[in-house]
Amino acid sequence: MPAPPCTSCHAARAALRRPRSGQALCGACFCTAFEAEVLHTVLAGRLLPPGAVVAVGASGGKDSTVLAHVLRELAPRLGISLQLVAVDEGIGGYRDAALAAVRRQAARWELPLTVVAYEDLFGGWTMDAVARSTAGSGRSRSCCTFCGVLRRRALEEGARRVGATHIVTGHNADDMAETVLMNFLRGDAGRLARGGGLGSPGEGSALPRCRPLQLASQKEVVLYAHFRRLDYFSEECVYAPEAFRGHARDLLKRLEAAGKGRRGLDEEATPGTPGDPAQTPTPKAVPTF
Ligand SMILES: Nc1ncnc2c1ncn2[C@@H]1O[C@H](COP(=O)(O)OP(=O)(O)OP(=O)(O)O)[C@@H](O)[C@H]1O
Repeated sequence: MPAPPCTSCHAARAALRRPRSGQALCGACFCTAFEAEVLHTVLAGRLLPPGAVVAVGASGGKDSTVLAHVLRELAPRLGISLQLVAVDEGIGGYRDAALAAVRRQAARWELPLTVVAYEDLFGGWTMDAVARSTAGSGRSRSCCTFCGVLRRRALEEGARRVGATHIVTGHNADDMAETVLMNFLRGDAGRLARGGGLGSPGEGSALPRCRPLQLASQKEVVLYAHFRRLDYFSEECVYAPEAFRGHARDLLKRLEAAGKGRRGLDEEATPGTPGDPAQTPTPKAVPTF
C-alpha cells in the first residue's frame, strides 16, 4: 500500500507517522515541525536570551548532535552564538571514538570546539581509574554516579573557559522520564521537587543550564537525525550496564507497552507505520512507512 500524502505540504508522500500525534508527514515537513517546536520551547521558556553565548554539551551521541544541529539552524532567529564543549572522561575504548564524531561535527558545521578532560581537571583521575578504584569495594553507587557529578563540573569549567553565558544539554523527554522514575524509586523527594522545569537559572556562581529537547521524544530525535542525515556516535558507554538508570529505562518500556495494550490504541502498530513502541529505537534504526 503506498504511503499517504504528507498532511502538511500535500505534495510529497509521508515518510513517517508522528509517534505522539499520529500526523503523517514527509521528512522535510517533520524536520521543520521539530525545529519549530524546539524554537517554541526556547522562546516560551525564555531559556536563551538574545546575545547569549551558548555552550552545547557535545558528547557525539544522537541527542547532543541533534541539539547542536537544531540550535545552529535557529541561532540567527534567536540571536545566540554557539560553542561546542566536549568532556573527555578518560574512558578507554569509548570516549575517543565519540570525540572523533564531535570533531567531525565541529568541522562540518564550522562551530568552535573545546575539549576538557577529567585527567587535567581532577588531579590525574580518569573515569577508568575511578572504576578500577571502586571495583569490588562493595560501594552501592556505580561509577556512573561519580561520573555524572564530575561531568557536570567539567562542563561548567569548559563553558567558562569559552566565555559562555549559558549551558545546554541534549536530554530528551525519555531521559527526563527515566530521571523522574529513578528519583521516585530512590524516594528522593528533594530532587523530585526541584526537577520539574526546563533547566536551572544558575544558582550561586553556576551558569544557567537548560534542556531545549526536553519535550521531544527519543523516537523523534532519532527520526530527525535520520532525515537530516546527521553523523553521530551510537555506542553505549562501557560502564552503562551497571547504571541504575537502565532499570528505570526497562521499567518505563514495560509500563509503556502495558499501557498501550490496555488502551488498544496502538497507532504505531498499524501496518505500514513506525515500529514497535515498546522498543526504544535503536540509534540509526528508522521507522518509516
Ligand atoms: N562527554 C560529554 N561531553 C559533553 N557533554 C556531554 C557528555 N556526555 C553527556 N553530555 C551532555 O549530557 C547530555 C545527556 O547525556 P547522557 O549521556 O546522559 O544521555 P544521552 O541520551 O546518551 O545523550 P547523547 O545522545 O547526546 O550522548 C548529552 O546530550 C550532552 O548534552
